Amino acid sequence: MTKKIFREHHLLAILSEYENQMLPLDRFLKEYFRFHKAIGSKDRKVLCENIYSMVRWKGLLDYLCNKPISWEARYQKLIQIKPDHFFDNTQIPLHIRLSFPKELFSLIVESLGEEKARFFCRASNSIAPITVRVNLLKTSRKNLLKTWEKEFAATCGSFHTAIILPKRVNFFTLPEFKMGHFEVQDEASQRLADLVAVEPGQLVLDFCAGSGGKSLAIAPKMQGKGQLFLHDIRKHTLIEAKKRLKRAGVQNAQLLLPDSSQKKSLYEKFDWVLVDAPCSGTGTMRRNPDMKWRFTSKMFQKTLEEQRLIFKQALRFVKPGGHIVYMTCSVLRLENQEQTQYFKKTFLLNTISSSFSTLPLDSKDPDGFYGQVFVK
Ligand SMILES: C[S@@+](CC[C@H](N)C(=O)[O-])C[C@H]1O[C@@H](n2cnc3c(N)ncnc32)[C@H](O)[C@@H]1O
Repeated sequence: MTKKIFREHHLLAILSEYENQMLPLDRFLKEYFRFHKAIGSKDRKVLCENIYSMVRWKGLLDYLCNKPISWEARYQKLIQIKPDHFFDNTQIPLHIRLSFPKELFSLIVESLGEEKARFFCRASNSIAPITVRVNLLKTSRKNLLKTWEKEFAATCGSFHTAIILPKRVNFFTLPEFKMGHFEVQDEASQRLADLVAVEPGQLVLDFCAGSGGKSLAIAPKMQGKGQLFLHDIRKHTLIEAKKRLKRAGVQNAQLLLPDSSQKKSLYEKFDWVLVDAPCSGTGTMRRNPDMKWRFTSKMFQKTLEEQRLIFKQALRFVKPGGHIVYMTCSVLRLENQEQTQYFKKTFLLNTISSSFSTLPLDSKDPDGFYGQVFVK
């Protein structure tokens, strides 16, 4: 079998299998490669590039393909065309030119206006920048840059812990990774975590901690003093967070499991509570293009309700005068500004300073995030 046939075979096998299961694309690919050891690192790289491209452009490809549509037909079409060439073709509905589902595109336009929505969707179909966060508990940006400047042509990002790499590197095999000197994290996500203006000695609760991305970014500010609690409804993500905290040398963190009997005793105890809420993920669709095809209005409504419920539960843990920070990786008004208004009105909270928001309008821009700090 030639390399080309080998790769095409796996490309089509992956896409057909992916379509018939529920895992997100990145996790599905990880599993697939785990079971197909014959696929080497170069093949994996080429396969991932092509698969992500196919998924990004699925909406436009489906429009251009004859029916019945198959992944093979989409692939043949993708290698014949340049998707950018269709942007100005007004014969094709705008959401199809931008390869977005109609319902989601309408929400994006409603949130950003049509002009920005066009740029945003184009940026969301590009490859995201590769950014890491330096772990100041273990090293400095200067040191890490010195190691990486020549080898990877790494440069400084505009945030003080960010380093940008011009191309993908297998980070997880690097000695600096094993020593906990950095984590892969978008620059806007690093800035967002910085909204938590914690001081050493204070108590922080990361209520939707997942595998600990925000906690890891906040921990160095605490200088090992005070306590950082990580909570989530998914226990297995907390186990992953624990490994990352250990690698990063964070010693003042502990897990708060969802069924812990300790919970009630922690009400009104925290100086800072973070609610990095589950959301549409519209701000990070460059990294997870499959999310846009899984979007449904019904699920979106459920997410909005969930965000309100989670915020209410998390608020119980904030001490009087303490802060709660609401965060999303969404660019949609309903999940961001509207929720902020709802929280202010319902729980009689004040916001401190204006909200934080980023919006990728170009491929080099950081991801789209939103954050608002409230005082109880
Ligand atoms: C956006 S992710 C968090 C990402 C994480 N903070 C990070 O920086 O890597 C949202 C998280 O909310 C969690 N979640 C969903 N419903 C929840 C609930 N009712 N209480 C606490 N966490 C919840 C999910 O399991 C998920 O890990």
